[in-house]
Amino acid sequence: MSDPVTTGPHTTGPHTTGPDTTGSVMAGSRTTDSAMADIERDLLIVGAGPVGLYAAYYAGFRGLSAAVVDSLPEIGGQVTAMYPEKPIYDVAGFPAVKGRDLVAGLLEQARRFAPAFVLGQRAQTLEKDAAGVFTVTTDAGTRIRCRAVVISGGIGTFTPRPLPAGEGWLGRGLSYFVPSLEAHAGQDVVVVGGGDSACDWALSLEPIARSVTLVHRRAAFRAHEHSVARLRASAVEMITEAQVTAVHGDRTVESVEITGPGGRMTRPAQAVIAALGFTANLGPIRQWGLEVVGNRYLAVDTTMATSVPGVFAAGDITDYRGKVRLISVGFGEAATAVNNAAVLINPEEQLFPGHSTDSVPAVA
Ligand SMILES: Cc1cc2nc3c(=O)[nH]c(=O)nc-3n(C[C@H](O)[C@H](O)[C@H](O)COP(=O)(O)OP(=O)(O)OC[C@H]3O[C@@H](n4cnc5c(N)ncnc54)[C@H](O)[C@@H]3O)c2cc1C
Repeated sequence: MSDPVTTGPHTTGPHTTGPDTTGSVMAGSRTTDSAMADIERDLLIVGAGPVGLYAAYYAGFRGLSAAVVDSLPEIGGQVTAMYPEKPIYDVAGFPAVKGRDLVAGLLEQARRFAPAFVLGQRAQTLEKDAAGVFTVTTDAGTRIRCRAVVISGGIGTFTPRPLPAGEGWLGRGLSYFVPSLEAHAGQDVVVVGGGDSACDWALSLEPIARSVTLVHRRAAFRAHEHSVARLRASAVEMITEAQVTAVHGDRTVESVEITGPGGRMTRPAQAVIAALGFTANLGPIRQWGLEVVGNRYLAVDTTMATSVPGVFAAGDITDYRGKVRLISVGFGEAATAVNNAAVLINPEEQLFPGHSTDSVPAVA
């Protein structure tokens, strides 16, 4: 089988929007033939959340080739899925950084070393052969061979809660994310949900879209009060105690039917954003023979090694005495995990990587 990553950009499939990951991305379609392929890298990073993205940079800095797999079609983990528009105040060096901008910066930093991204595919099984080489196979059949693995799987595999009336419309106007606000310029957008993401997206799209309608099945919102107050003062049409009961269109979405206490109504829509939340669980990683803590976390030592030699972990997924689940902590763990993986892969290497100020970026 050919290596789809090294033979050039693979941008087919539905998941190529958002931050520019072309040139190093294998598209996350579960149905294209290109998904059935072998990839060989020094290091596989499971999870493209902030910690996995930083691990990808760090792998490159250590001279390791890396692949990053994520079950979501977009990079950024919890930040992209739950709070892309929120300012984050506790990432070192940034007095305030919007979630979306942090993810874009992490990608830019990692891309200097051209990691291969395998998006929209869940890492399903882990095997180790007699020579110590790992093979991780995804649910789409992609096999990734590597010398070490860093699991930065956060709170586990995210599955977006589906919009029942939206079945069959995903990728044809219906989405679970807003990877690019500008893509909705001039559109009629219907956002469904009552949490922070739904409200943040409605607010962010309001100045860009032609119209924004927010549909929520309850009267009260779960979102931050300040966001709800801003929504009420905005041009966003808020339809509460109502549900999207049908999606209409030919090839792509053209309108939605909304049913509430006042009966049925129709709104034009070229985009429907279902922000109904996500379910998350450790999923298949639980079967990888690693020591699991409390059914949710992976036990690691001070080198970020799990109980299986060659498999490291970093970020929200790790557990040890005193663990704090924050992005800044995960960044440090990623550096520790990758430096230790570098020594495991090549015992001649030093654990200390040297200072980045002394290095020259590999790829412009
Ligand atoms: C609303 C909210 C606000 C927050 N605010 C802050 C804040 O202000 N400051 C702060 O430091 N932290 C904050 N956090 C926490 C922060 O987002 C997390 O600590 C951080 O996202 C952890 O990063 P991670 O990369 O370890 O995991 P995640 O961001 O969870 O990413 C893990 C990725 O792994 C993928 N994955 C899991 N299993 C598999 C598999 N088997 N195959 C393929 N992919 C897989 C998932 O799809 C996911 O994309 C906040 C969290 C939330 C929900």
